[in-house]
Amino acid sequence: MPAIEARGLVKTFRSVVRKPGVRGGLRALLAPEYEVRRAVEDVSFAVEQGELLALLGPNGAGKSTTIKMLTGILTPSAGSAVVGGVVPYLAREANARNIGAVFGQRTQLWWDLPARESFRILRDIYGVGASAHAARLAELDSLLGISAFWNTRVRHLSLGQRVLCDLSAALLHDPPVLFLDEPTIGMDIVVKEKVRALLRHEVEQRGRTVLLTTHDVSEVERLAGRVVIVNHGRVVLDGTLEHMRQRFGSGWQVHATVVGTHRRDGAAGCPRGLAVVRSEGSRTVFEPLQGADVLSPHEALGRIIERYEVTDISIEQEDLEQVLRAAYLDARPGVRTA
Ligand SMILES: Nc1ncnc2c1ncn2[C@@H]1O[C@H](COP(=O)(O)OP(=O)(O)OP(=O)(O)O)[C@@H](O)[C@H]1O
Repeated sequence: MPAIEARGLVKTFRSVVRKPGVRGGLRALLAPEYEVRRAVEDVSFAVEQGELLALLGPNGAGKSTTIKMLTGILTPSAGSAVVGGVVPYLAREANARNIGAVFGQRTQLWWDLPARESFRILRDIYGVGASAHAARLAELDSLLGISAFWNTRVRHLSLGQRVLCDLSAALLHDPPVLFLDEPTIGMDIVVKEKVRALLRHEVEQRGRTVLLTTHDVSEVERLAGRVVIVNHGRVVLDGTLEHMRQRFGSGWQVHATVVGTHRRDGAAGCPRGLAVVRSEGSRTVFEPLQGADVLSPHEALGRIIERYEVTDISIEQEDLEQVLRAAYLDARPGVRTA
């Protein structure tokens, strides 16, 4: 059985439409008009035990709403979810023991207490033995360096420090499944790397299952074996990064350092069959135009060298950021399991 399973999840929100002004306010109270928004239209996927899956999608795609249904915070309007063998929104207590969750934008720690106090309270809530708790805390400290600020009141922690404490708190009761909604928000690159090392450790050494949402492309590149992309509340891709590149990418690019704007043949525009993706100073990135006659990398190199005076040229894999942008702009929903 998969550790996480979402089957045809749907979530609609009904909210009162509020028109401006006092009359609008009164009307909303006396004769409210409702607006129904489908945040999640149809989301199905499964995550195996010991797998890390990145749930990706543009702003407003329905990722957080999906995670909220999988963590039991929201009840689906239709469809169902099973996490660690239980239905999260029905068996809340069993679910709480099974999962850890971090919502980067919010904290589960007590605002006016030092983080370490929150850890003690959570230890008592979950009934974790004192020595197991101390060992787990020591391990988290060795990976995240949290002892440097765990005696500071949570309200005085920086955003990055606070999320590190939240991450530790989510792992203290040793849950088999971890949900992370934008966990590296506000973290610098050194701290982000610590979090990635922790997640690799949790998945590879502890067999924990991790479902992660992020807008950080390097995180996806370094961590995720598999991704699910949602757009307009539907799954548009379920597969590996390679599948994502095949589906939404153009494959390869040529990175060239062009001397001046000098063109050897005096012709205007890009060499035939190529388009300029971006140009920063003398560095220009080309990609093949899609169509009947797609150039081979070798032909592309030849045409660029023929046209421009170049000091450096290489074939590179397309930026993942660009592939993701293409995926997010893709307006044709429908399940495509790669
Ligand atoms: N409680 C709510 N009431 C009404 N609409 C909501 C509610 N929660 C979310 N929505 C709407 O549902 C849609 C999906 O929101 P959600 O937060 O799931 O997106 P997301 O993919 O997590 O986006 P982001 O990357 O910006 O965090 C959005 O249009 C949002 O405005």
